[in-house]
Amino acid sequence: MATEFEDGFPAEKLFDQGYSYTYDDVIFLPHYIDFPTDAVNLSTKLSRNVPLSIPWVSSPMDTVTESHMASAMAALGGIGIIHSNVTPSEQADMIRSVKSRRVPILSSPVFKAPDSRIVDEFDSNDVPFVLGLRETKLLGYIARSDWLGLKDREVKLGEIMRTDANVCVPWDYDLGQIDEKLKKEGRDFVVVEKEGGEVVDALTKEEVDRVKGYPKLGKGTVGSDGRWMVGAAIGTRESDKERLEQLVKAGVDVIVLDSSQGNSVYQVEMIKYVKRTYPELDVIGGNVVTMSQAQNLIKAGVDGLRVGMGSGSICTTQEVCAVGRGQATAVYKVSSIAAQSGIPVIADGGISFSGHIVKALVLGASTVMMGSFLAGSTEAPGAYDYDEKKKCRVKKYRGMGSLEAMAKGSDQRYLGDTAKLKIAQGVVGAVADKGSVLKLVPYTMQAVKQGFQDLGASSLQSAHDLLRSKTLRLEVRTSAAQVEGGVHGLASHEKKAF
Ligand SMILES: NC(=O)C1=CN([C@@H]2O[C@H](COP(=O)(O)OP(=O)(O)OC[C@H]3O[C@@H](n4cnc5c(N)ncnc54)[C@H](O)[C@@H]3O)[C@@H](O)[C@H]2O)C=CC1
Ligand SMILES: O=c1[nH]c(=O)c2[nH+]cn([C@@H]3O[C@H](COP(=O)(O)O)[C@@H](O)[C@H]3O)c2[nH]1
Ligand SMILES: [K+]
Repeated sequence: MATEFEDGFPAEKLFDQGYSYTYDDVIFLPHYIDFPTDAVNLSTKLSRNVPLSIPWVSSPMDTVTESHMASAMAALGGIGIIHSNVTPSEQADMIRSVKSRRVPILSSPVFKAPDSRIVDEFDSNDVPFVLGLRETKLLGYIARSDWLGLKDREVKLGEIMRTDANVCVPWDYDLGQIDEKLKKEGRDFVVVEKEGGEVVDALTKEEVDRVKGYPKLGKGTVGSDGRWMVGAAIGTRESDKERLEQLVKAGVDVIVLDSSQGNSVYQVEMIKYVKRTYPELDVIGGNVVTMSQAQNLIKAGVDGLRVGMGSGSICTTQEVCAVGRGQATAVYKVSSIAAQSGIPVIADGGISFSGHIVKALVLGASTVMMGSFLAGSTEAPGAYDYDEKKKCRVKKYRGMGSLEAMAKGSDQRYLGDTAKLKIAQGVVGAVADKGSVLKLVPYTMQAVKQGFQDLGASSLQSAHDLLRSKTLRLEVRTSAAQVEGGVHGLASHEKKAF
């Protein structure tokens, strides 16, 4: 249904007036609904050769994406990008950990050599069993109840552990298969093994039941190796070539060149190096916010672009360096040039709720990348603290350009090896507990589908067609309209989306 009236602005006109707009500045005008919400298909591409069933990417930050987050993202049909603020071998181990499981659970069981004694392993009530391992192979286990019932606790683990080969399941068992085994055999846990008998993890019934309580998982992101897909970030230094080699050996599926200003000689050369050395590997360049930055990286051979400079919740780049762009304008501008070469765009940073995701995707992005939105979840690295003032559980969340993160490892790449004066471009903070992403993401995706339905877009492609045919109309919201668009005028209220 074409627009008969001149009502609202097409994006082309709105974003060409010299203003840097962000998501909150703009609002879409509704169109025509002729399909149900569930008919909205949000499958997409992260990069040229990486298809996803949901447009969801977790940020390569050390308080956001390690193995647990990346496995959960893949299980949901999105993808996680493992950060590089660790040694190359640690980063490669995280890739291997994602590739060696089919359930979005990571439990790090306690294990000991069979000729050692159990000392204080069962002191914590959270430890239901101890595994007897020689190198990486399971020899047996002792359950907490067995241990508590022992008269002589001085014996070696090997003398008291149970040996039961049936406790093991292969690495590619999914949640349903593991659940069935636990139920059928009345077990409290199973041990997941890789080919060759190497122990991957041990999963308790309690954890499996917890994950079963979340919305049913859809189509996970599985690569041509039959394993979950996972990405990793690297920099543009000479040493990053060695890092890359280790990541490739570990099976990484896509590489993100992680920089605030990707249009540099260093990045152009790195893109060419990656494509020359590993032609099968997708490489995502960025970050960019302008059409000419994007064009340069497309010419160099990128398979995807990451958009956003200073828009992140922990970013101070625009304040410190006076460079960047409002994220709605950046996403629209970069996407319009990238679309001409068929290069998918990741809208990175500045996402606080589902409406921002709708805006990013409809303005031309193929996926959204999030840091703060995911940082307080069960799957994010780190433990929860209790915030006495806010009366809630929180997890640490920090910028990769914060002094603290630079001190942890990125400083060498951050300001150049010889730089003496360090300037932070990010802060350290905390975000509230969000629960598991296995619940957060499906509910948020449902909200995104409702937004697409209101616009009459049944897929990302149809949203982009509406955008480019100028059927999609939008307007800038004044600050009063923004207030009106939020909850207002109430003495108090509780906001709960699901
Ligand atoms: N999206 C955003 O708005 C921002 C993101 N960040 C995040 O902070 C982290 C660090 O970002 P950046 O500082 O931009 O990292 P970067 O590695 O791109 O740049 C750090 C410095 O090293 C230089 N450099 C890079 N490769 C070089 C080479 N081969 N030889 C000589 N010099 C070289 C760069 O020109 C720059 O001065 C990343 O995780 C990034 O995502 C930081 C600021 C803003
Ligand atoms: O200016 C910055 N200084 C930093 O220290 C920093 N660390 C991360 N990032 C970028 O922010 C994105 C995540 O943003 P959100 O929390 O808003 O999702 C990330 O995906 C990055 O693009 C930084 N930007
Ligand atoms: K910011």
